[in-house]
Amino acid sequence: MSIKVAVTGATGYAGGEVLRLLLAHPEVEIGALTGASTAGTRFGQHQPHLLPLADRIVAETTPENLAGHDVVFLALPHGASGAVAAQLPDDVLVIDCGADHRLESAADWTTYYGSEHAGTWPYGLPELIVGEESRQREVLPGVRRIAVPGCNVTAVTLGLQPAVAAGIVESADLVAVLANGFSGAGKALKPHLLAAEGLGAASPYGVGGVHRHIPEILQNLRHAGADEATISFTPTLVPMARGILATATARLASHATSEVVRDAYDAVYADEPFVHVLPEGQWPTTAAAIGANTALIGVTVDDRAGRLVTVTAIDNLVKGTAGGAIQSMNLALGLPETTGLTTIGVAP
Ligand SMILES: NC(=O)C1=CN([C@@H]2O[C@H](COP(=O)(O)OP(=O)(O)OC[C@H]3O[C@@H](n4cnc5c(N)ncnc54)[C@H](OP(=O)(O)O)[C@@H]3O)[C@@H](O)[C@H]2O)C=CC1
Ligand SMILES: CC(=O)N[C@@H](CCC(=O)OP(=O)(O)O)C(=O)O
Repeated sequence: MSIKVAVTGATGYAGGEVLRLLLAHPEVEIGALTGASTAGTRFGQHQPHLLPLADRIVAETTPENLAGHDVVFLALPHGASGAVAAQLPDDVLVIDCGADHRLESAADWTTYYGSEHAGTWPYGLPELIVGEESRQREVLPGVRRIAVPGCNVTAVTLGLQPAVAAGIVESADLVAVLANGFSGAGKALKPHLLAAEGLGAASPYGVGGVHRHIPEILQNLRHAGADEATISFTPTLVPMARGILATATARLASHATSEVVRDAYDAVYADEPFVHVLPEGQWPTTAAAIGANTALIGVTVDDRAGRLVTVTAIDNLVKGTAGGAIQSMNLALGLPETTGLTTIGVAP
């Protein structure tokens, strides 16, 4: 099989990572690479690590340039995907790495993004619990539109959903604090991402219930079985290029011993190819997840505080974006879910 794939936003971080992984995918032929301000320039100037594509020319993001492909990845800024997707035929698989089509509630979209909602697409988190015995992967075969989750959302959802689904935590009392690498903010120049500002600092952002990933996390946890979930969510920019370390805690229900907790996590993730629950007392690091399509999860019970503690490490650009996107692409196209994806990281 040869699947012809176009990547929009190919000069950005998410688009570049989609391409890095697609270059190792045995069923894929890489077609158009499109951008905006860089259109007409040599691709190797922008993504020098993607050597096999270095002599390509970046095309403009137009329906004509995206025609003739089986799959189109959208790795565009928020708000740009809806208009591009609307110009693509229904039978093309369109995979949006951005936020435009993730939320089911138009009201949530307007509250957190402040613009008009582009619509809701099938959600690209195969491991998401969507009912007692079901996972989101069962929804994806044959779909032609996929909304890839936010990277922080992937980490927090995977860390909390087994406990929420098993009813062993109070989902109205969830707290998540994250350490986030710089690449999560994209390539475009922003003053707080200057080396002089960020290299020696850990800087919180989106504090106080305003971060746009909050409604998406709550949407997922509702699918996993939470009645009334609320979460206090605080990301922190730290000086690393890639990676997210998400520490999520929740008040334990009275019957939840550490054995009950561990059984719940093992039951949900034992057969997952890309989610790995570490043994008791072992904790993940971002370094162990970098380059791999894995979520590494540590879990324990803090008896004194009466709280479940989970720590999840992912590479924001792999399991948090491009790897998750390709995992969902495989499912949509009827390929083995793990095709072209690795669980082998690049630490240190
Ligand atoms: N970085 C990350 O860890 C993650 C990113 N995402 C999502 O992926 C998307 C892309 O993010 P990221 O790669 O970080 O951003 P970047 O700023 O690194 O890249 C943006 C890309 O979009 C292109 N672009 C900008 N405006 C337009 C437009 N109007 N039409 C067509 N192309 C345009 C740029 O082209 P040019 O260079 O030619 O101007 C560039 O290729 C965002 O929606 C982001 O939220 C999702 C999860 C994680
Ligand atoms: C460091 C940093 O700024 N990270 C971003 C990650 C956003 C992201 O990648 O997700 P979206 O696709 O929803 O934009 C943030 O926390 O907002």
